[in-house]
Amino acid sequence: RIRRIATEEAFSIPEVAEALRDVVRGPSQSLDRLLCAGIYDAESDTTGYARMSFLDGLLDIEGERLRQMDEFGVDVQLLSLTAPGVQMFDADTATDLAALANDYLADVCARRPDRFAGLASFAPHSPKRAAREMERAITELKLNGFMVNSHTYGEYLDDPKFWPILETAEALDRVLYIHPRAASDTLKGPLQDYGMDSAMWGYGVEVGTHVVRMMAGGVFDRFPNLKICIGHMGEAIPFWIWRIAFMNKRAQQIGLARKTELTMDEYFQRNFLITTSGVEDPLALRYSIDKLGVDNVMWAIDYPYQPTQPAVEFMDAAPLDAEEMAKVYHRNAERVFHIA
Ligand SMILES: COc1cc(C(=O)O)cc(C(=O)O)c1
Ligand SMILES: [Mn+2]
Repeated sequence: RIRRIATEEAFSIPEVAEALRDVVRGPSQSLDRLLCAGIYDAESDTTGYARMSFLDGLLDIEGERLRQMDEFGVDVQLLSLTAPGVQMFDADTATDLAALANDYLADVCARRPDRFAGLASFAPHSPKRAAREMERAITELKLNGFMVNSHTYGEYLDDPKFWPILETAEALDRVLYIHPRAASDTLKGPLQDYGMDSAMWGYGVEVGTHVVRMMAGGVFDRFPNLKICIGHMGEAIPFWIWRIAFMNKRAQQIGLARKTELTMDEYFQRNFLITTSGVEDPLALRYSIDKLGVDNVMWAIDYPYQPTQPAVEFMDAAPLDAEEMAKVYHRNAERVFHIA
């Protein structure tokens, strides 16, 4: 049967879970606190998120996770520390816990290289130490790329303070996956009700905003070979990109937007990859492949937040020819994440 590589698969470790529980018990006003309280401080949960009991699935790698991979024919999970990663901690704690998570992840991948690969975490709010951790993750830990959960304390990667991170990802030729977290304090306004804070809507708004800032901010003129991956079928950007490019061009002409060497759709085409995580819609997949090219789309489950069987059945039944199916299911991931 066809090889299946799932590319946005979340895990956690007890030390990070404990630190997040302490954050949600503290004064943080980050919108992430709703979901984090439900996952990491279940006894105090007032949202109902605790009823989805994600924590066991996050902390387990070789038990139930591997059993489901065997049952449903998932060959490899590309693992990453679940959102919001270490980005709600102070810079020192974040730096230490990222290294701890990366060591743990590297150990799992070294023991089961046939079943697991991994994206390294880092502390964006300590950019120089982050760059060093990224070097270590690739050269010593042999991990497969990098993961960041959108903003860090309300700041975005178009801010030059973070460019040592982008420079390192480009220099190492490894993909930086920008995963969601709840909207930053300046963006969260009307996203705090009806469960809109997370995967239903706010996550896409947060990452979509981040990506447009990077393209319009000229990041990809500075780092032309940097490759960014975003999940959830491209956070709606593939559907919006014509309008983003048209309006950015107009804004550049009137002097409102920064001049860029390429257009927004050219950057999205050249510097971005997307995965199908959490969007099991065959039409959206067909459109994205036709829009972005089949080499830029990869399959994902979003374990443990999405059930495995429906994600496999969705992809098995998708309207793709054999060549497209092989690329989306495993060839693209083998290429961009250096998976053997
Ligand atoms: C950090 O908590 C998460 C929650 C959900 C959700 O479906 O509620 C999805 C993701 C995700 O997409 O990774 C993460
Ligand atoms: Mn995810």
